[in-house]
Amino acid sequence: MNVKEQIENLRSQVKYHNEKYYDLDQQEITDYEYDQLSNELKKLEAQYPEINSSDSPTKKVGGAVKRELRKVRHDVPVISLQDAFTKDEIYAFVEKVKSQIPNPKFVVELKIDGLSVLIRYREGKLVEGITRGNGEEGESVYENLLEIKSIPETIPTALPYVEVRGEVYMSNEAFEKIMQNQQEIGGKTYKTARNLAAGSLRQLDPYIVRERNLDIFVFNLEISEGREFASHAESFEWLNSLGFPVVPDYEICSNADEVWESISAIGEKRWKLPFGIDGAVVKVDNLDDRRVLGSTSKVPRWAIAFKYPPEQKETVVEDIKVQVGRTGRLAPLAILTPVKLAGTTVSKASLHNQDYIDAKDIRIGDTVVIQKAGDIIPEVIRSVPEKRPTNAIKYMIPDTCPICNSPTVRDDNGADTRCGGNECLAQLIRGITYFASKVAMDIEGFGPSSVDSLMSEGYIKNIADIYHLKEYRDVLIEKGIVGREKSVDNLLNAIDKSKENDLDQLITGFGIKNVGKQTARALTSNFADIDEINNATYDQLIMLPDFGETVANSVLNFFSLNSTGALIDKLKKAGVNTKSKVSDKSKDDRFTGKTFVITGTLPNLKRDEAARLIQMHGGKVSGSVSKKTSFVLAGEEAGSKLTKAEDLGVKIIDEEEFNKMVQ
Ligand SMILES: NC(=O)c1ccc[n+]([C@@H]2O[C@H](COP(=O)([O-])OP(=O)(O)OC[C@H]3O[C@@H](n4cnc5c(N)ncnc54)[C@H](O)[C@@H]3O)[C@@H](O)[C@H]2O)c1
Ligand SMILES: [Zn+2]
Repeated sequence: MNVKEQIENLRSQVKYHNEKYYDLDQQEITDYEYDQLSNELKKLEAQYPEINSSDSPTKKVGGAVKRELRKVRHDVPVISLQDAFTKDEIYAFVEKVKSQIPNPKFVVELKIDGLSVLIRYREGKLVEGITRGNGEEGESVYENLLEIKSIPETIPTALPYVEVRGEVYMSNEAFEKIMQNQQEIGGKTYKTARNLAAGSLRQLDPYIVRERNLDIFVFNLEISEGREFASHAESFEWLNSLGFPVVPDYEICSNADEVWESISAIGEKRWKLPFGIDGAVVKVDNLDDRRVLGSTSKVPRWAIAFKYPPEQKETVVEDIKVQVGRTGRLAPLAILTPVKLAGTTVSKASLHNQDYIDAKDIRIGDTVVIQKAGDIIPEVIRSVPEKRPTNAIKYMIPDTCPICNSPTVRDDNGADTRCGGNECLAQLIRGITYFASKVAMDIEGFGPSSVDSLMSEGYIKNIADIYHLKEYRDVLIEKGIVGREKSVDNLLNAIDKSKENDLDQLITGFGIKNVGKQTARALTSNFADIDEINNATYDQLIMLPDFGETVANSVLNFFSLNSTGALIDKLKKAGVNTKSKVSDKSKDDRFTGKTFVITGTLPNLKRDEAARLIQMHGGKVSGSVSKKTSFVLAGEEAGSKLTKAEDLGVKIIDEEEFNKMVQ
């Protein structure tokens, strides 16, 4: 590869990972690996300035702006920070500042690993909140910020306009809780708290934000109209007095040694903090000094971010086990000699699939280097072949299912291996246990062991059979399969009670691929009953909060199966509720046969609230305007849909008129 190709290759890699990180909140590589790529690129670009770099990702900040959220221009471009990875670079930074500023003071702060937001206050009232976006233009996350308890909605100040910048993050505890829950319900999982925090903040549904316990640390006063501050530290005190949670434990230093000491101390306590940091930030304290130093187009010259190397440890792969998941996926898991890593003891790491194991040449008995991806989830970085014992064993995912012995098959489009048996007992047991679990139908006393024995005795083969168990009451008591009379009756009562559950519990219980509780709720708040969901089109599904192409197709797939139709019939016959209680508060069908298109930002109602109201009254919500559209409910910045409605002569209403219609 020549240099030009090398540079182009790096650029496309960095672009790829930027998109994963900033736009999709699903990073694939660690920040450390990313930084290495991006630094290699920066170095080459500096070395070969003749290779045009105007389109390089190194010249840009952040990501794209999501289409669904309202765009807002920043008051001043929101820039990033220069990076340092070594002590020398920190000393060089301090020296450079000193060469221009006599006796500078520095503030060393935690670099919170979250998502940058700018928050605007007019006359002391919170009026807008914006993500960094591409630096020029961000996305409004105002409604979502209102759901973060520690952000004051009013501040006691007479200043007409105040803008602060902070980092929205999720605590380790909240992250772990949510991930555990997501895993149980088969929902989307995230590698790091940062990814989840970013994903949550950019949700269209503030209800989700409320549930996710986001928090914020404010780290800069951007604008304070009518009041000047001498130093950063002084502005922090003021922000504190207004009720903002300011980045904790910042230190003021006067020379490079003190700065380095402070950075090292943060490095020491890093893993004991209840939230993630991805470095330390050194900033010049005096605000006049900052003005003297100025900024480049991408970073200020008065600040630098120190990035800690990820902690890595060596350990031994004692064994590799494979688990069969609810969807039949065979997941290889490395059993490791326990080691303490980045704050927790690690004894297992997912090996994902056969390709991963082969690419890293990981064998049973190998010494491996592990680290935490984005500092949370342990992963095997590489094996250490020099330390490989002669009896190390190459691992192959079995070609028959360890549970049902059916041949395993490789997914057509990916690296995963699945059990090919459609009656895999393991899958069925998991599926039914999941159906009965708390997140789904919440049938008390129906754990894996009862499910297991009832299945092996042939009393249940699928979900619907659960509701016929009572026909076998006496036999069950006699055989003692689920315990004595009392346990049997308790279980049968619990099963009976579950018939009244709301529809989202039932949908969750189906264990549809990519459909967790959240998604099930989105379905049941937008459709009146299971038949409506069954008949929903791709266009209707893709409109729902949290729905992407994958999820929409999963739902369509599931409901297109003949077995699903049969299952639903059986459940209905057994008296299981298949109507949505959320949307059944509906009361009337005044919008039956009417199709609405919602566009732009409504003054009060949120889009999905409006959608819910329409559906509650029997109407349909569609994503695009056509002659069949009955009403276009338009708010501010309505754009092309409004124009199209005007062209087609479709009736356009505003929120006020809409409110009258639903009163
Ligand atoms: N893993 C990946 O695939 C991937 C991809 C893209 C970016 N990244 C990560 O993102 C970094 C680049 O992101 P960036 O452009 O946001 O810059 P940055 O993370 O290097 O620094 C700027 C950001 O730090 C945040 N910050 C937190 N606490 C702060 C404090 N006390 N003071 C000032 N700022 C504070 C602010 O949000 C600010 O926007 C990379 O170095 C990499 O680690 C990772
Ligand atoms: Zn199987």
